[in-house]
Amino acid sequence: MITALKNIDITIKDNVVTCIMGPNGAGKTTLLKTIAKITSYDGSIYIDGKELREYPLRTISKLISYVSQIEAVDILSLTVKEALLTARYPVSKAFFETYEDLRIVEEVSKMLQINNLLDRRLSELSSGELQRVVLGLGLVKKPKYLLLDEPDNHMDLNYKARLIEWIRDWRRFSNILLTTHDIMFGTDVGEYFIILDRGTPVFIGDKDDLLKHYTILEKIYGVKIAKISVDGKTRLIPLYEVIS
Ligand SMILES: Nc1ncnc2c1ncn2[C@@H]1O[C@H](COP(=O)(O)OP(=O)(O)OP(=O)(O)O)[C@@H](O)[C@H]1O
Repeated sequence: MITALKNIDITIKDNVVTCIMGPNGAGKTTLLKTIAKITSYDGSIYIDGKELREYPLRTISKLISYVSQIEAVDILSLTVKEALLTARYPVSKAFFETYEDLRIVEEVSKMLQINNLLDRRLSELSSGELQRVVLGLGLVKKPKYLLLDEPDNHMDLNYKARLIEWIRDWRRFSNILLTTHDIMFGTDVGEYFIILDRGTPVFIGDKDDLLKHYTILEKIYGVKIAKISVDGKTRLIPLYEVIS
């Protein structure tokens, strides 16, 4: 058995966007998959006061959405509308789709600007379009916990900026945990941070604290990072210069 994570003791705060960052192979995806009960684990994970192992998968699929583009591959032949309705199954009140299911699919697809793509097959979409659909698959359940694995993948600049606004809005109904490789995006949207390096947290704390200790990021990525102030807001910008 491979141990992808070790010495992790984390409490995720309610109604706060938690951002997990760290180099390739650091364990970000493993952490999200473990919380979503996809990956087995030693130790304990408590969700709403109950150990994760005690929850039936059916309850977990109502409570948690794990969103990752890779997980969408097996449904590529469905249309966008079919895929979104299928993603509602765990929380739908009936065997056939209800008015409520259709209403939520419409609401989510309008917000993500995929309402013009509803009759297209997933296999025919551009990567950025598919990424917005994949976010929709997680959102239509309106889960209490929304786990977003690299939600900014394939997003152009405009959609990345929108995604930050959308995530802030989704916080109204979901507790959000996300991973990203973009430290500018991450430090903009995130409010609480878990920085992983080789399976172990090297930083856990809020934004102000991370901005103070941003050299931790330089150290784990081995790349120079600039800390600048724009319009009174502190930003971290990777300079893509390897620190030797
Ligand atoms: N199913 C698996 N079986 C064995 N090892 C795995 C499995 N999934 C991940 N790993 C290993 O666990 C470690 C953490 O992987 P993980 O996918 O969580 O990293 P990550 O931080 O999400 O990386 P990336 O930024 O590259 O997506 C890696 O060394 C990886 O090779």
